[in-house]
Amino acid sequence: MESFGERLHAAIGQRGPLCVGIDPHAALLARWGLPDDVAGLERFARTVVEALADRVAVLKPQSAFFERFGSRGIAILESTIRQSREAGALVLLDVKRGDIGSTMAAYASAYLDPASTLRSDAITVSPYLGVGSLRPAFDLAATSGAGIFVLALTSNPEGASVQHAVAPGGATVAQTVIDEISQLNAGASPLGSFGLVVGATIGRTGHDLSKVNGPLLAPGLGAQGATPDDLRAVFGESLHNVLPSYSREVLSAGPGIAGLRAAVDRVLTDCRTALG
Ligand SMILES: O=c1ccn([C@@H]2O[C@H](COP(=O)(O)O)[C@@H](O)[C@H]2O)c(=O)[nH]1
Repeated sequence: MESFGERLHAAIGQRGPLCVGIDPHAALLARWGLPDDVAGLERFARTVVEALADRVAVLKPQSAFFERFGSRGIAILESTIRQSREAGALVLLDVKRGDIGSTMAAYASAYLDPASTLRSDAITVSPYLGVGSLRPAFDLAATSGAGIFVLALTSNPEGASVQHAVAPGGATVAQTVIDEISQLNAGASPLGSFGLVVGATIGRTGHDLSKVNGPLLAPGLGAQGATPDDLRAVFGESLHNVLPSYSREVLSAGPGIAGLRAAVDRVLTDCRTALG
């Protein structure tokens, strides 16, 4: 079985270093001329999948925008995940789960078990119950060929108050997370399956990402104000492992298929240039 790191490395090689979020904001539904209801949600998600799933390396549905429509929204999330994967995109479900280990095992089963209807290639998780509490997700990911992206240095301005705080050993909370995830990827080739989320907005913080040996998801580009030119300051020598992520910047180019594809071509070109 191929690991997620191997599959992601191959997908980026074939399709380029880009993740596009599927974030059906109410404002985007309105902009696309769609109703803010389940039918609008379904049309929005179907359009993004039709336009992009055969060409971008990673699609990242934001679970919150599906959950807000209850069980019918979850049903659309299920079909969005399935259709995206069938069209060849890797699906990173942005669901930011994190809990005590025994509960984390249930979350891992919900999103990573090959038999689950929500089975994704990877998920985002929150480490603030301790990285060790995420162990059931790491274990299931390892045995099922899935990936995990752990929040480390998030793109929102509020994140630093927690993530830059100094932990008992003298390192920041974020550096502690970075170091624990680096250990999980030790020896993996060409890329580990355990990634980090590091916002493109955060600037030069002094955190050491050099030993991660896994994917570095960079949200915050476009709508949150960061540009590909900001990536070098944030990631330094680890630029080669960066997976830039855009949601609203690309989605606002819809609802036309051609417009969405043109937006992807534009940001991908910018990202390739910035990543070198
Ligand atoms: O640090 C983080 C972690 C996750 N996100 C998520 O990414 C997208 C960003 O959307 P844009 O429209 O490109 O701003 C969204 O789903 C966030 O929940 C993040 O922004 N920052």
